[in-house]
Amino acid sequence: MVGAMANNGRIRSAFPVTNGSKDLTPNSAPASTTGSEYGPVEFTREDVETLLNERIKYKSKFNYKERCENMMDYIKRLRLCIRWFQELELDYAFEQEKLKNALELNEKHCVDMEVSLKNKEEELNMIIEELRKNFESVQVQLAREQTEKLAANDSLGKEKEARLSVEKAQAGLTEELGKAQGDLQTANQRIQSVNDMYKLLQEYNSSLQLYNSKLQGDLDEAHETIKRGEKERTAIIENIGNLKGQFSALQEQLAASKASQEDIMKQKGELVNEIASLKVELQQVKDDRDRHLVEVKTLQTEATKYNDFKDAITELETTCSSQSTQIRQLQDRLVNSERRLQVSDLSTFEKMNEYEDQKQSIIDLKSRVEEAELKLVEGEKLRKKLHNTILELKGNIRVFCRVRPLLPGENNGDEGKTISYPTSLEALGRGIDLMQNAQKHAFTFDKVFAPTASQEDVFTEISQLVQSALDGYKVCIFAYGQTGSGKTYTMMGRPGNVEEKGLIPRCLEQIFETRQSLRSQGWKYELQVSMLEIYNETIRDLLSTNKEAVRTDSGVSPQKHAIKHDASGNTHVAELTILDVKSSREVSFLLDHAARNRSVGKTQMNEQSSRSHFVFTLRISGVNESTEQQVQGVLNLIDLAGSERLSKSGSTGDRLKETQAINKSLSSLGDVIFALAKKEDHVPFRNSKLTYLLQPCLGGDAKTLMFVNIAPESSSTGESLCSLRFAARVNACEIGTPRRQTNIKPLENRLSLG
Ligand SMILES: Nc1ncnc2c1ncn2[C@@H]1O[C@H](COP(=O)(O)OP(=O)(O)OP(=O)(O)O)[C@@H](O)[C@H]1O
Repeated sequence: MVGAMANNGRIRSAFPVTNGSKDLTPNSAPASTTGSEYGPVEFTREDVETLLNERIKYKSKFNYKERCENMMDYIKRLRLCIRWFQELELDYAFEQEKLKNALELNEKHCVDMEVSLKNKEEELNMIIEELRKNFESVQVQLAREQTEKLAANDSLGKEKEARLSVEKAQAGLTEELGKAQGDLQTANQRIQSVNDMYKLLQEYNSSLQLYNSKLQGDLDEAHETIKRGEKERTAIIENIGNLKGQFSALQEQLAASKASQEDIMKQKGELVNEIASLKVELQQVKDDRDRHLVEVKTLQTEATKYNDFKDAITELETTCSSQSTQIRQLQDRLVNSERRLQVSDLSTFEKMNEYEDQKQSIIDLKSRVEEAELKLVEGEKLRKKLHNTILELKGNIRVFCRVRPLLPGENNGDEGKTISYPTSLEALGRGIDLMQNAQKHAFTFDKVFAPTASQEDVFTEISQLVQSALDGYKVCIFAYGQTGSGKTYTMMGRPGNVEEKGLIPRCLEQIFETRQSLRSQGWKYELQVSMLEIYNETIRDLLSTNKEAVRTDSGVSPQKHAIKHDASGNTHVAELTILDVKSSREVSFLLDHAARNRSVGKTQMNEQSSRSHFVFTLRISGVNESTEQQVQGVLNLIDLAGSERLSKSGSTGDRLKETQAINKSLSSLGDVIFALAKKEDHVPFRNSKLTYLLQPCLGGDAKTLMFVNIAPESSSTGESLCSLRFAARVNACEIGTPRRQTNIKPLENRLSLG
């Protein structure tokens, strides 16, 4: 039956042991905290079955109250049981979820483990494979060593056998040698006895020969005696009988002597033969002896060889044992190196990965750098194009400021830095600040060149303008500034120093180079040069060969070099020398010539001060043979005279006159520019030779650039401020839009000043 729980912390179990047949309890079923008026309850299977099978008893069928109460009680218990079931189900579901999670975790863990085990297995397999290979190679090496050892043992056995046989052979040979030596001794003895006998026989022979010769003597004597006897025969005929007997006896004696002589000769022959055979025998014995000696020698050599073999065998044995030790050491080392290999393999693998990563990142970086560079180049191109477009639209005169470095002997005194360059983004490379009386004057130009800027740097910035002249524009570049501020240096450069050559020679080099490269596109250019100076409001032809006419003021009528502009904006200077030029070398020569003819003088501010405005004009006439297009460009490069005030120049007399003329023309230049800027009806071009000459350039058809040159020393601050103010006003001017001068038909008079 249903019973209240005695202990709330007890773990509740559905259908506990009471279930009888099966235990359906989950191991960790949570404790039930379900409570009712009956308190926390738990049911057994029997409880539930009993509850379900319970028949509500009532005393009276019609006592509805009691029936109702019993029913209510029954329903309550049923509800309790249902809630208990629901809770149990929830517990089971929670438990199931937990188990599921644990299972998933375990499965994941198992998969991870499996992967890592697989990796480990692969690694181990690789290691095993490598070890196997190493083991095989070691085994092969071992087998080789063993084969070598066996071969060495074999050869050792063979050597031993050979040694034994050699020893035997040596013993036999020693025996034979003994015998041969005995034979040799007997043979020597025999030789000795034969030699003795030979000597005896020789002696005998010689005695026989003596005897023979004696007999011959006797015979001769007998013949003598016979002769004498013959002679005496007649005398002794009577004694013949006696003598005949004597004679026959002597005859017999003679025959016997002859016979004995023949015997002796025979004996001698036999002895000679015997000696010869003995000699042969002796020779044989000698040969035998030599042979034996040779054999003995070979045996001795073999014995030495055998001794060598013995050494070699001992050496081989030593090598074998050392090789065995080496094999053992090698095996140990192999094991060690395998271990080290494993470690280094691991680190190599890591390093390789790292290296690959780094390589990849380098490649990425490189491509990014390349991209950035490309973008930079494109950006720069775009910037320049936009810059040109803006300038063309605005039609302004461009102004570049250049500050020269302090010259040797110059110093800025105690006043400190008078010139500085702002570093803000918008003014960087374009701004210049001048301090005067503790007051800062800030200026901004199209470009500001600090003293460190080289001639090359300056030229790079204007090279596009030079290209414009080739494209058919009128280009005018002039340098403005006080005496000694670097105008001539900027335009002409330092004579004799290639590195420091100025804008004029550099422009010409570029033009000649471009002319050459444009030839392939069908362009042919003709270039003409003129150089003049305006000194005291008089034009002087610097290329004239008449030196007197150039140098003196007198004799030059104002009409001589009259300036005229035609309707197309071209300027003509009467009687001006205009020369065709074919190379930049020719132009340098002409520049030198012109420089020598220029009017220079000493002022307080410059040893070699230009007292005139120098105007270099290059007329460019181009024809394209394939398109029949024609261009006429003009490049005017002008080195103005110093702009200093009279008080500062310290001029008197002629110098004063010069300075006044210079100042007049420069202020006329200012007047013209400002009139143009204000768009006044009347622009006073005719107020000075300089402005009148440059009218087409200033009037708006040309691309005009002004350099304002500044001296950095503090004593020049006043002049610098004047120059910068003038330049700033020029920079603010709008004088029109440059026009390109092109034509399809040939022009009659293409060449003009501008
Ligand atoms: N950027 C520079 N670097 C080195 N030296 C320079 C530079 N600018 C000028 N100088 C030197 O300064 C001196 C004066 O320069 P320069 O003669 O060019 O002045 P200038 O303005 O033409 O004077 P003037 O108007 O009197 O003719 C010269 O000795 C020149 O070599």
